[in-house]
Amino acid sequence: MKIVLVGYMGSGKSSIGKKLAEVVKLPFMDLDSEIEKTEGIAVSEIFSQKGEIYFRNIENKILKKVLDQPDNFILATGGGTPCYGDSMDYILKKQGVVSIYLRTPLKVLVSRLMLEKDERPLLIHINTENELEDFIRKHLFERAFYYNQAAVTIDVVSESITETVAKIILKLF
Ligand SMILES: Nc1ncnc2c1ncn2[C@@H]1O[C@H](COP(=O)(O)OP(=O)(O)O)[C@@H](O)[C@H]1O
Ligand SMILES: O=C(O)C1=C[C@@H](OP(=O)(O)O)[C@@H](O)[C@H](O)C1
Ligand SMILES: [Mg+2]
Repeated sequence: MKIVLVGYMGSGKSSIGKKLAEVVKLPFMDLDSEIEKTEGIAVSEIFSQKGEIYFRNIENKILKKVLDQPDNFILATGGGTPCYGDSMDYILKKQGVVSIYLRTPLKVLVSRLMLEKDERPLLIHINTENELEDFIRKHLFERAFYYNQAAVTIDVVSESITETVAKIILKLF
C-alpha cells in the first residue's frame, strides 16, 4: 500500500507520516525533503530565490516521480501539493495509492503555526496571531476543495501524534 498524506500546513503530515511509517514498517518520504535533495537548497530558499511558481512546478514533477516508483511507502506532501496543476488527480488515479486528509481545526493550526511560522515561506509576512488566523481561514477555505477529494479523512483534533497514528491504522488495516 502507498499512503499519501494531505492537509494544511501544521496538520502534522510530516510528524504523523514519520511515526506511521515506523509503526507499519514502510519507508517514509517527505515531499519537501525530496525537493530539497533534488534542488540542493531549502524550500524557503527555493521560494525566495526562484519564486513560488518554480516551486509548484518542481513539486508536481517530484510528486509524480515518487508516486511512479513501484515500492510501497508513506508520503507526507506539502500543504499546497494537491492544490496545483494535476497533482490531486494524479494522486487519486494512481493504482495502489490511498490518500488521507488530516483534517485539523483552525484553532489547532493557528496555535501550531504561530510557533513554526518562520519555517514556512507562505507565512513570513504574518506578524500577529489574529493575522495568522485570518490568513489560514481564507486559505483553508480555498484549499479544502482539494483536500476533501482524498479517499479517507482523519479528524486530527488535538490528540497526540501516537493517537492519530492509531486512528489511521484502525481505519486502514
Ligand atoms: N497531535 C499532533 N499531531 C501532529 N503534530 C503535532 C501534534 N501536536 C503537536 N504537533 C506539532 O505540530 C507540528 C506539525 O507540523 P508538521 O508535522 O511539520 O506538519 P505539516 O507537515 O503538516 O506541516 C509539529 O511541530 C508537531 O510536533
Ligand atoms: O502549504 C504550502 O503551500 C506549503 C507547505 C509546506 O509544507 P508543510 O505543509 O509540510 O508545512 C511547504 O511545502 C511549502 O512551505 C509550501
Ligand atoms: Mg511537512
